[in-house]
Amino acid sequence: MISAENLSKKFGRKEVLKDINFCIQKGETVGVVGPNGAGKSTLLKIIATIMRGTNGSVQIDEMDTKKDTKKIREKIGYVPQEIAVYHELTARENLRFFAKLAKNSPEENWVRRCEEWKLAEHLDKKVKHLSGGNQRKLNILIALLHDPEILILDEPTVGIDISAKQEIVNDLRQLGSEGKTILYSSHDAQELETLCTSFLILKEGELLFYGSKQKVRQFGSVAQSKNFAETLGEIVG
Ligand SMILES: Nc1ncnc2c1ncn2[C@@H]1O[C@H](COP(=O)(O)OP(=O)(O)OP(=O)(O)O)[C@@H](O)[C@H]1O
Repeated sequence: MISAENLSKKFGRKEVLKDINFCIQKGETVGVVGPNGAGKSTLLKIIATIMRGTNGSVQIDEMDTKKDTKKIREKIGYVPQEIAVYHELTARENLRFFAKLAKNSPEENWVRRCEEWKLAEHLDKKVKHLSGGNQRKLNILIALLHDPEILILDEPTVGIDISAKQEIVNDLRQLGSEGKTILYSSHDAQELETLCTSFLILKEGELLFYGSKQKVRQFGSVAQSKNFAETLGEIVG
């Protein structure tokens, strides 16, 4: 369970998260949605213990992100917006390097995952020669090396083609069906609808909505929106 209580974040005098409260249940796949600058990346970084909130708290399985940082990091895989791998090394060399840092990550486990994710045939290519989609997959597979219970992804499909996006969304759905809790920030309504079971919508640092996909659809019927993308747009305003 991931819960935020009266969470706020200021950069200098600018408040970019304002009194946020929510409670995400284990196994949910949560779409984190909002216009540019709404505070999505900031919120994800605070949950991932990369950044600290200014006031309030975030608890993960009753542990506090400020106090129990080390234990929480064992539970979390974080995929940053930027591709954070060594481009001059091969995909396999990257995975071996990060697997050593992750410690308990046997090679056969991540090789099997690479096979499932159709990356196995590219493992011996330098990252700079991989397609954008395969670089993005590698970025995610590295975050999964320590087999975290929670996966946090910040716009992981930006700038890649539609078929690579669909593959990544399908791979993440599979992880969701295995019971992982997933937080997923994106501007792509179609992939959000396919992947997510609930939504957390931010605007100018405020939490506008947190609820199930069903509740988003109900909002759509009230607002007479035609489809899911329009409904999300209506809520964000
Ligand atoms: N390190 C920082 N110092 C100062 N201001 C920051 C910092 N990081 C983010 N901000 C500001 O905080 C606000 C929220 O940024 P954030 O990156 O969380 O938004 P976002 O919803 O992820 O946007 P996008 O969809 O464009 O990625 C923005 O106004 C941004 O300029």
